[in-house]
Amino acid sequence: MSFELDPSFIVDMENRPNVNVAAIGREEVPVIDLSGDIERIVEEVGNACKECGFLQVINHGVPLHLLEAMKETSKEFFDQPMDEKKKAKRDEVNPVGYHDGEHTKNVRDWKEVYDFLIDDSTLIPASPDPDCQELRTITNPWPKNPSQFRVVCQEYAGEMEKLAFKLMEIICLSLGLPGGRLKGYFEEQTSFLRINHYPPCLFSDLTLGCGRHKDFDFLTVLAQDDVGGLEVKRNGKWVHVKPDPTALIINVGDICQVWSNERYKSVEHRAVVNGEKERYSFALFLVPSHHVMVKPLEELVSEEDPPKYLPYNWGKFYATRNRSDYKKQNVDNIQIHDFRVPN
Ligand SMILES: O=C(O)CCC(=O)C(=O)O
Ligand SMILES: [Fe+2]
Repeated sequence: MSFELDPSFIVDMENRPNVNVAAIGREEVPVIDLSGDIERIVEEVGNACKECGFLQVINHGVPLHLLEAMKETSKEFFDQPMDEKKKAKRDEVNPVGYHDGEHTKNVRDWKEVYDFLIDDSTLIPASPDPDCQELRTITNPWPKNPSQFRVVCQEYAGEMEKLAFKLMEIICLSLGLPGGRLKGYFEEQTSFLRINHYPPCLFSDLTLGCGRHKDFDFLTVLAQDDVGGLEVKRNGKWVHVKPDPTALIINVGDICQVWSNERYKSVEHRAVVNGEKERYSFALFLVPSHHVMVKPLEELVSEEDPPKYLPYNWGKFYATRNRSDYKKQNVDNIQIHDFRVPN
């Protein structure tokens, strides 16, 4: 066994996990009860999106036994030999499936993932080239083992999707829009679910399971197991989100930031690894149809508050991102900042 760390995993000094990060619970990332009076819920969700970009929801309607089943089947999948996992692997053509070489900000993450699309076959642009009109269909490379993997994943994803759309409605209401304002953009959604597996790491002070980043979606619904590791940037500090088995974590993504013309902003977060324990988390990324041009919503711009972003094509953005996830590159990945109108 080797006790050396591949240098591609080493995070630069200023971004290393700080062992003294404050463990915080309910006070810092607001917890919102999704049962009860809708006006209260809308107000609380709106405030949390505005002030924190992150929130936790309880009484969310996703049966807890499904979460347990997801953990079990995921563990069975990732515990298999690499050869077996690679049979369901992502490649240059197919951006979903098993993958263990992800880089965030050009540093390799200490994790392996399995990504699957919510809609089993999904249309995306064939190339990131803006002049190419060609589309292609991507499908999930489901592994044969464990045998119940696909069924469990799809049942779980179905529940998560329902919750994500419900939250989208609440967010619309909180912005003074009709609840269904955005639904049409998701008719051919490219949403996907990511199973994150973070093995224990002897060098947990030098590496990150998932480097600091903002999510590029509209919103994310994240479930984490009881190990803990998620950290959210608040007022310039990294704060630890204490695992709560009854809560799901929601965060605003970049597309929500653009649509809302920055009324709500996506917030940086990361995952630290544990020296002894492996950790699982499950993230649903809610993203629109490939052809949607993302830009500040007309209702939310005015002469005093002009659009802060130029329109961008979601599918092309996604295709560009996927291309650059593969290897360490010396350039920054495409980001919404590239479309920001200067102040
Ligand atoms: O595992 C976590 O807690 C965070 C994962 C995450 O941020 C992501 O997959 O985008
Ligand atoms: Fe994330």
